[in-house]
This record gives sequence, structure tokens and C-alpha cells, in this order.
Amino acid sequence: MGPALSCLAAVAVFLLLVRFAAFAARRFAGRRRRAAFNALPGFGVSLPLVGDLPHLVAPGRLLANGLAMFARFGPTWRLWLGPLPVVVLSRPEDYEVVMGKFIGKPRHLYGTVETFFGTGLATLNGSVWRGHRKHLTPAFHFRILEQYVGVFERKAVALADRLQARVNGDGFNVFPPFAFATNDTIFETAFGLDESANRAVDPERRQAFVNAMEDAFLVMQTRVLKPWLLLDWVFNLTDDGRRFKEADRMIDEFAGRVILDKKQHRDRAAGNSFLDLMMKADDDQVLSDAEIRGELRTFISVQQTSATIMSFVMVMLALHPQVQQRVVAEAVEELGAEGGVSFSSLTGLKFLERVLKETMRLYPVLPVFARDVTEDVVLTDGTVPAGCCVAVAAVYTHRDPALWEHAGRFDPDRFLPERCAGRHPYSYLPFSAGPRNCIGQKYAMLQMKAVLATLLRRFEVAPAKGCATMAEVEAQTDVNIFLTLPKGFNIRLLPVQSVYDDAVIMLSPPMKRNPRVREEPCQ
Ligand code: HEM
Repeated sequence: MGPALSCLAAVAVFLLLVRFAAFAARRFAGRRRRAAFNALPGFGVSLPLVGDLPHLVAPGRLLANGLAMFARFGPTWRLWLGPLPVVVLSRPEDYEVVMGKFIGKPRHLYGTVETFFGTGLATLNGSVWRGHRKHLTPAFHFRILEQYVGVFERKAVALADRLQARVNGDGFNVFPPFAFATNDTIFETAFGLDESANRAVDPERRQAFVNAMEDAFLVMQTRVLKPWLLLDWVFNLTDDGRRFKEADRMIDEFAGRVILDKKQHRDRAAGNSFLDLMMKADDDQVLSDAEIRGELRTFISVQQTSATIMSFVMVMLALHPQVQQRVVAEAVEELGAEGGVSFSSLTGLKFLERVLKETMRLYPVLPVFARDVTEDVVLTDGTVPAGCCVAVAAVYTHRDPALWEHAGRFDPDRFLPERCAGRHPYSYLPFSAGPRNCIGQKYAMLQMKAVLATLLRRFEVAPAKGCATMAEVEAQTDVNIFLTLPKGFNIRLLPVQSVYDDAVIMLSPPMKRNPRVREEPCQ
């Protein structure tokens, strides 16, 4: 960064902090509330304007620093995030109280991601959020999802074909191909099941759109880690800002074009894409074009979550070959040697489901989420006053040794129904909980199962540099917006044969399901 830009950055940081400070001063009305906040354990002296941020933010150490605070302060602690008072929680019973009671998301935290996510369900609040949620919920009914399974499989096969070139090659980061595949899939499920049904979609535009989404996501990750870039006018002056603007323009233009095309051809039988369902809401004068664009944008951007989880699964399977063999054995048994992906066959993949759950326990892609506290609330360790926001630290709760036996061990069978019995429902929150839980969780689970079952019947996954042991994976796990492996989700692919032979051997009696044990989902 040149001297002029450094100077600009310094001014920007200052302005940002002043803006936050003014905002913070308004948060706590009255000494009683400030006293309640201060009574919670936390840092002794918070710096003016930046608050306690210096204790947490360090390159590659955000997650480690955050987790260390629980050892220092206990299960509930406070911090000033800049000038914003935050109470960090980790007890399931407290989550149950706050997540049922408070559904508003803090604007100043979710506002930045909105530039990428669009103004949609994930960031809206109040009655507008409620209206959108009501209209979009039917889009995730199982009858609709059932029709997406064919798309999931087709895209999974296309991904496997692309990955074929990697077999017997060097280690590589599996995240970018997964991100491409999830974006490419939502493209069809969001805009229309039949590619040919939409004139606005030609392969070139489609490719440009997927590229623009990836570009915008990368830029957004950089932005949230550099607070001076949070000011739009500073951001717009940077190369990243310009790249983002261009990607943003393309995404919006693309969505606008597809919406227009749909409107002009309303005679066509209504489909079941998210867009079709949202246009129905439009008929009732509920969603404007801008709102529909925002929601499409939201649905498309959240696909990075599924891509991240599938990448973590591949790394976990590479490191746990016996688990991998069981996954393959089950997939072969339920689906056959190839193809065979249907809604009902996917629901039969119970072991793969446990692998996904265990991966999301150790690596919840959204490690922390926040809610605005609008009235004083008494929790286990003290009162959280109105004006704060609470941080739900799922990533800590998922690893809390008080809640999970051998918490650091990758053990998918901890999600067997009999081992879930008695577990607090809020001790496991990969998709959040309560009224603002993930609307796409069933979609995500079906898609991830379809993709993984397709890939794992074709390739064996082996460890690669950077992810060669659990310790290496743990050491590089960190947070940007999502939980991630900044040095890459590195794996190697081998021909399927070796694992396949073992898998066939694994189809021995222990793999057969016990009809007396009903495998109910435990979240
Ligand atoms: C493994 C994949 C996924 C995970 C782990 C995940 C996780 C989550 C979590 C934790 C939240 C709550 C965030 C918060 O409170 O700030 C959330 C919200 C949301 N998710 Fe997902 N998600 C996944 C996939 C998806 C997919 C595939 C879609 C859409 C097709 C989706 C759509 C949404 C939406 C729209 C919201 C906001 C809901 C609301 O506030 O009403 N998610 N997700």
C-alpha cells in the first residue's frame, strides 16, 4: 500500500471508529445496565474506540484467540467489539432463551456481509424478514426438494468428470471446484429447473456469472478483515473495490435479466425454482423486483457454506480411511456402484449423514452468530442488558468437553440415535436454531449427500500437504466470515479401486441396519 493510501486508510479507520463510538454511546441507557454488563467477566481495560479487538484479532489467530477466552473467563464473557458491547455465550440453556426471544440481527455486524449476500432473508429484520420468510418457506418443502435431486446428481457427475484429471496427481485445494459446483447448481435450482426454459441464460453469461460470484466472495473476505475497507468510499478506491463493483454489477444485471425474461413469458407453466416461487409472491404484491434480486443473491451466496462443509468432509475422510470405507460401503449398498441417486436413496445414507454432522460439529461453517438484545435478560451467569448484542459461540459449544465426550475426536457415531439421547438440543447448532434457523438446511443436506456419494464411489481421498494430520488441520483452521482452512482444503485423489475393494469387504453384517434401531435425526 502506497503512502497516500496508508494515510487514507488511517483517516478512514478514525472516521469509522468515531462513527462506532457515537453509536456505542447511545447503546446503554443508564448506569444500571452498564453495571450489569461490567459485572460479567471480561478484559480489565478496554481501549478507547477499538475496545477489546486487539486481544482477538491477529493474522491466522482469530479462532484460537477467541477459543482461549473461554479458558480465561469461563462460559459467558463480555467484550467491546470496537465500541459495541457484546456478551459471548456458550451454554445451550442460555442459547435456548436468547434464540427464542431475540430474532433481530445487529445491523452493524451483518451490514457488511450484506454487500455480498444481498438484502435478503439472512440480513433482513422485523416485519420485512417475517414476510419474506413466510413466502419463501414453501420453496423448501420436500416435494420441491425432491425435484432438485436430479440437478444435484447431474452437477455432481460433472464435478467428478472435472476432478478425474486430478487422479494420481499432486495434492490440491478441493474448495474451488466445490464452490464452482454449488454455484452452478443453485443457478439451476434458483432460476429454473430446465436450463433451456430461460432465454436469458446462455453458457457464456452463465460462466461469467459464476466467476463473478466467486470473485465477489473473495473480495468480501478480504474486506471484513481490513476494517478501513468497511467505509464504502475507501473501499471503492481500491483495486478490490473496483473488482467487487464489477462483479456486483454483473450479478445484479444477470438476476435482473432473468427476472425480466420470466415476467415477459408468464404464459409458460410455472416452475418450482426459487424464482418461480418468489414471482408468485410478487403476484400478491409482496416482493418487488429489487427484493427478489436481493433474495436470489442471498440464496446464491450462501452456497459457499455447503462448499466449505463438503471440503472439510473430504479432508476428514482423507484422515480417517476407515470412516471413508464405511461411507463408500454404505453408498454402494444404498445406491449401487454408480448412479442411483434419488430422494429416498439419499435419505438411506445414514452413516454419511453422521459424517456430515460430525464434520459440522468440529467445523461449523458459521462459527458464531449474533442477535440484538432488546430487553434485559437474566441468564445463567448474570444479566445481559438491553443494548448489547449476544454472540452465540457454536464453535466453542460444539467442542465443549463438558458436553462432548472426547470432544476433539472425529467420531461420526456420536450422532447415533442412542448416543444423542439426553443431549441438550441447543448443544449442536450447525444450522442455528429457533425462528431464524437455516431455511436451506434440508436442501444443503440433500445436495451434500448427493455430491459426496457420487464422488466417493469414483475416487479414493488421501491426505495431502497442509492437511496431512488432524493437528495440521486444527493449526490452520481460522475464521474469515466462515470457518475455513486459509492454506487450502488439500487432498489427493486416487483411483477408486483400492477403497472399493475394501468397501465391498465392509459390506459385512455390521453395515446392515438393525431394524430395531430407528435412525431418527438428532438435529
Ligand atoms: C452446510 C450448509 C449450510 C450451513 C452450515 C448453514 C448454516 C446457517 C446458519 C448457522 C444460519 C443462521 C445464521 C445467522 O443466524 O446469522 C443460516 C441461515 C440461513 N441460511 Fe443456511 N446454511 C447452509 C446452507 C444453506 C443453503 C444451501 C441455503 C439456501 C439454499 C441457505 C439459506 C439460508 C438463509 C436464507 C438463511 C437466513 C434465514 C433467516 O434468517 O431467516 N443455507 N444458515
